[in-house]
Amino acid sequence: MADTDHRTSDRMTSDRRTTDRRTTDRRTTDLTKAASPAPVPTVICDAVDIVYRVNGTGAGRGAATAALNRMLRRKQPERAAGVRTVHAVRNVSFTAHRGEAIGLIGTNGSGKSTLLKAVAGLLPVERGRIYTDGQPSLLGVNAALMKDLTGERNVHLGGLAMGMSREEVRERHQQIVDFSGINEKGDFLTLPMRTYSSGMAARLRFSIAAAKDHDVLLVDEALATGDRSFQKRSERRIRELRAHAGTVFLVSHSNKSIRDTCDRVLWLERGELRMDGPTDEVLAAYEEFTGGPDRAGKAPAKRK
Ligand SMILES: Nc1ncnc2c1ncn2[C@@H]1O[C@H](COP(=O)(O)OP(=O)(O)OP(=O)(O)O)[C@@H](O)[C@H]1O
Repeated sequence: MADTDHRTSDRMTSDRRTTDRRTTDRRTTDLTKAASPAPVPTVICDAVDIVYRVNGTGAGRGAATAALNRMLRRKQPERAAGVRTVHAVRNVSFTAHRGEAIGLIGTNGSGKSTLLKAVAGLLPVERGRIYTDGQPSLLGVNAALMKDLTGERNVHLGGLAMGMSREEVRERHQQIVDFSGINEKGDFLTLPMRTYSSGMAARLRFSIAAAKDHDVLLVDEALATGDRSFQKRSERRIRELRAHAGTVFLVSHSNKSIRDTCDRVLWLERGELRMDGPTDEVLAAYEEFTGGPDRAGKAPAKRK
């Protein structure tokens, strides 16, 4: 398993974002002044590279020996010190605008989740810059839920963690519960979350995050976990979030979810941005690349 230094990452990222946000604010203001209907940028990725460093890969050595080895060989190349690098994102540039819903697609391991985490400020970039206007919220991370607490308690704490006031959490409690559909099959809300299926837990996380309007909402595969009626509710909510001037990023392997929700798609392959354009165009090229539409959602034009 990978072992990255999160404290360093967070600090570096927060330093970076403090500087970057100022720059974005300036750019945003300039753009707004130039022409009123001009799209307002919310996320700018400028030639971004992201590299993971995995410690403890000294062949056949235990973790303690590998750590000692790293200390002793600090000046030697990373490889010799038992550190392997994974270059997950390469030279990716794009600008997202307010009101856009952008799908992120690509085959397994192509760098989608990594890019999303970096936009959320949870991973440092190796090269390039990421500028964000407003606070990006990565669904499932910001609303970190505790499995030993009841669903009810998690709605409360998750809401606070997402930046809602106590008042707002109280007001939206029922709405969150109804949206999640957790109680449709019995009184699950008063049970600890460890008794939930992974789909139920994902639904609750999405429902808490979606109860708030976000500047930039980053959704990683959440829609794939729910049943069809939950997916429909989620898609409707994503459209509403866009209407409230936010920007939504959606990582999904379901081309149907992407087609139903997004008007623009970024296609990553081996960490590189292979295509950026209107959903239909990019999905058509991607489906040709992967050998056809996915099982979850065939392209309407191709259905008999
Ligand atoms: N914490 C980590 N440490 C080291 N390497 C990692 C880490 N997380 C991801 N990677 C590597 O980075 C690359 C991109 O992974 P990422 O999870 O971003 O891909 P993805 O497109 O989201 O994949 P999937 O569709 O399977 O979820 C992969 O080669 C993966 O092995």
